[in-house]
Amino acid sequence: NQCCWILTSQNCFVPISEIIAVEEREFNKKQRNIGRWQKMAKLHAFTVYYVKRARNHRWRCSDVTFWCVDEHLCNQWTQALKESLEMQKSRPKQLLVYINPYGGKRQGKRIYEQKVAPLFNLASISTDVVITEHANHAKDNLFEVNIYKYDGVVCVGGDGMFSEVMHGLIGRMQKDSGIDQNNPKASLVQCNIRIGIIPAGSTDCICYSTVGISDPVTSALHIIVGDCQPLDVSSVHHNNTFLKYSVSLLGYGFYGDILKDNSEKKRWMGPMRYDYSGFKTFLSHHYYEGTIAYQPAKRTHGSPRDKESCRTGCYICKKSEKQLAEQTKEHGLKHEEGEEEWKVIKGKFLAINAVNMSCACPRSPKGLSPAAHLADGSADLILVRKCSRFDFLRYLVRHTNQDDQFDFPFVDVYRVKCFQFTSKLSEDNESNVMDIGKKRFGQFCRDHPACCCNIVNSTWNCDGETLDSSAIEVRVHCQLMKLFARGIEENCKDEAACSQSSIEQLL
Ligand SMILES: CCCCCCCCCCCCC/C=C/[C@@H](O)[C@H](CO)NC(=O)CCCCCCCCCCCCCCC
Ligand SMILES: Nc1ncnc2c1ncn2[C@@H]1O[C@H](COP(=O)(O)OP(=O)(O)OP(=O)(O)O)[C@@H](O)[C@H]1O
Ligand SMILES: [Ca+2]
Repeated sequence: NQCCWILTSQNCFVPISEIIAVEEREFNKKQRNIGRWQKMAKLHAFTVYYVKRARNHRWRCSDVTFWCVDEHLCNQWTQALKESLEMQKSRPKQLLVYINPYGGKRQGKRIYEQKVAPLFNLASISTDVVITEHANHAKDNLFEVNIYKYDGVVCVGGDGMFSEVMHGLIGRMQKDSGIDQNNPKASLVQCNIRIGIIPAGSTDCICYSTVGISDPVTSALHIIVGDCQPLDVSSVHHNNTFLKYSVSLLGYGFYGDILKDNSEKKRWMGPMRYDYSGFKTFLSHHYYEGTIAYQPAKRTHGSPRDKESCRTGCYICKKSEKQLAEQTKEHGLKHEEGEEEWKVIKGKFLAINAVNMSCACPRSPKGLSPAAHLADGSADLILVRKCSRFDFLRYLVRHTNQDDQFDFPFVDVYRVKCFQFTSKLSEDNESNVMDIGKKRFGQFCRDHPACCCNIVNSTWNCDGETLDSSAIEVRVHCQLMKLFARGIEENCKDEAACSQSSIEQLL
């Protein structure tokens, strides 16, 4: 159980929950005795493989071998440790793995085979592996297979691949429970089959924001020890039609335009294509007019301007978990319609970003909203109003340093539980004031980027994919799904003490 520890060496303790595997070993050693070589009695030994913390939230597999002459004692230890591992009920035994061979730098298959599969073997995890052959292969497959025989689903790829697996799993759960995803007010059924992310993509924002690093070995170890991190998921609808789910970024304007420019034709550029499109989009400096209506998240404890970030065991997310359990007990699956007021904001925006988590990634280690929570049932809505190119650059640069990116008069941030957006163009269309001259002017301005006025719509970037509609309705579903992760750990002070590689120790 969690309270058992083994002492490895020099003040380094390993909790049972962080042991990866225990293996028997045999030694036939010769020992020097009174000047002569003598054959010694057979030595018995066992090796404990365990999690060792390295720099920047990295985890590595380390090992320590214990040996002695007493076979019975050695067996007792091995048995006791194996029994303790068996008692770790949250550990997966059988996993379904999807590998996208074309994600990121096209290294998914190699990463899985060389870095992850050997660790899963060591931990006696059995796997069914599917190498995807086309987009949506994993998603469609999750509607066909017997998902209930697995303890988790692993995706090897980027945020796009994760999104596919998430849509497959959440969609399958709703289908099996008879819930209509097209109803924006439906209370969705939680998905208890955890997803593990082996990062091999371009941005890997979900992995980075939930583990603290994009590193395949670290993620594999979090899967092996059976970590569990609940995650908020937003549903996106248009006119009572389900469009998509989002866990990281829903972005209109800047991030939508980056994606629009970022066609499949540029995939050969790998992750660099985002920087190229980002630079071009920055120069085009388009702003968009529209109306946002949102309901503030009053039940969540915390604000987007907090100095503290969401970390392992976050008490704000724990409170939300309790509230959710109480709510489910009182109302069952029935959606409890809040009476809270709607706030309405009209304006001209360079970017509208709604994030369910910080969206930290290697490009921006603190993310788009550094104090956003993984599982508090709310999203941070960031509105960047029309401003000069220079001011927008200052805003972007603050994503990469310690300065507060919300401390600008043209940036507002709200913690919300739902919101709606309508662009000025669709408002005009709806009220039938279609002016052909205006439309032509829109086209004209797009062709002349120096005139930043943009009467055409932007598109929504939903976790890296474009949405077909600009008018959307978004609702956050508290802790709808779970990951094999534990949130970002506070930095371990004893990293140096724990950094010894392999230790041989006498019982
Ligand atoms: C001067 C440097 C400023 C750097 C500012 C960096 C801010 C980066 C913030 C990244 C936030 C990522 C949010 C994650 C979104 C994912 O769901 C999604 C799917 O993977 N990724 C993208 O849409 C991919 C989004 C990729 C975004 C790349 C943005 C690059 C911006 C470059 C601007 C250059 C201006 C230079 C002017 C001289
Ligand atoms: N075999 C395949 N062939 C082509 N596309 C695939 C295949 N398998 C998965 N995909 C699609 O590739 C997209 C991108 O995958 P992934 O997220 O792994 O990589 P990425 O480089 O991070 O991409 P992006 O930055 O575009 O999200 C996913 O949306 C997924 O649907
Ligand atoms: Ca959240």
